[in-house]
Amino acid sequence: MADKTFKLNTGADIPAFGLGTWQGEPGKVKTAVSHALKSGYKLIDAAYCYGNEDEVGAGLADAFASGIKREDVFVMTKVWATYNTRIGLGLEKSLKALGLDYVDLYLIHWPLLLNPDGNDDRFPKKEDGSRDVIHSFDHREAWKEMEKLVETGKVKAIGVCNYSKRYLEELLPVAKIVPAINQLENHPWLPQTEIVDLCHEKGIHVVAYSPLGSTGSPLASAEPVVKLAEKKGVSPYTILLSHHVSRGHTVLAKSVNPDRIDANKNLVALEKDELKLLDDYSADIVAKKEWKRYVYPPFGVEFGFPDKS
Ligand SMILES: NC(=O)C1=CN([C@@H]2O[C@H](COP(=O)(O)OP(=O)(O)OC[C@H]3O[C@@H](n4cnc5c(N)ncnc54)[C@H](OP(=O)(O)O)[C@@H]3O)[C@@H](O)[C@H]2O)C=CC1
Ligand SMILES: O=C[C@H](O)[C@@H](O)[C@@H](O)[C@H](O)C(=O)O
Repeated sequence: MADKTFKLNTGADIPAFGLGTWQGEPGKVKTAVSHALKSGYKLIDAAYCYGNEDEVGAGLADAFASGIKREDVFVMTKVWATYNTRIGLGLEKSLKALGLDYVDLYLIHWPLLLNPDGNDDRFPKKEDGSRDVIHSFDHREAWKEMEKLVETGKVKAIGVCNYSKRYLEELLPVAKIVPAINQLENHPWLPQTEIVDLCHEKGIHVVAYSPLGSTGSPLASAEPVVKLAEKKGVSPYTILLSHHVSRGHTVLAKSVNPDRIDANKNLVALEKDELKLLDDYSADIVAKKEWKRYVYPPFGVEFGFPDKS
């Protein structure tokens, strides 16, 4: 299962499973990336905003030095919101830090603009302490800049993150290139069915982030996940990750712990009735509005997610 791939709308293959690097503790990310690649991972997810692309790059370099080929690794990274009017520059900075001359996928991290001339490179703030968001910015402008990058060969494909149904419906009529993926928070407590269904309809591959519930992996104690894990003789983490791949989605799991990195890649196939068990659980959570979204930065922007409106 760890070797499984899915087809993007560009015709390229994307691995079904990858390593996340957000909140990777400084000093541990290089080893995590290198260890993951040497133990069979094929996909690394990075971002300018994470402040550790240089460590990711060092891990990649270590893996390449051991004989792993660049073309056998799928690297995706993201332009941060302070660069959404300077996307070419954002890409150059990421490529330099990663030590690469191209990425397989380049993503808009969040569809908004943080003040590019503000008081910080990543998190500019206003005097009152709130994030320095330029509210007049139209996220479709960022996509136009993304489209221009494809012909440079420095990005093999482009996509988005954190696009709600409403934002995708604004983007698609003006897009010359349909995003290859939408990377979004996705797990049994936040199924986001309305976005997932639209992505399926439009040929946009879904990449699930925070599949374990992010920091501390709280979802591993969810009742149906635990039950299914017992039934199949695997860990709840394996169920939470396998859930996405069995539905045809790519999943990203962050760990800097070598044993967990190894364990996380051992995915299992879930049968239809097993997927239904998790889907029914999610549907019940949504019906009761008991959803949990772990990643919702305090931008003060309405992104169009039903659980946040
Ligand atoms: N586009 C976007 O806006 C976003 C993208 N992402 C991407 O998705 C990736 C994954 O999401 P993330 O939010 O990091 O959270 P995850 O759901 O991957 O959970 C990570 C947490 O689970 C722990 N963990 C991992 N594996 C195990 C295991 N087998 N047993 C016990 N604990 C485990 C990790 O600790 P430890 O490291 O100590 O093992 C960490 O605390 C990110 O790293 C990032 O690359 C995430 C959020 C937003
Ligand atoms: O990718 C992970 C998340 O989106 C992360 O980049 C943001 O939550 C960021 O830390 C922020 O505070 O805005």
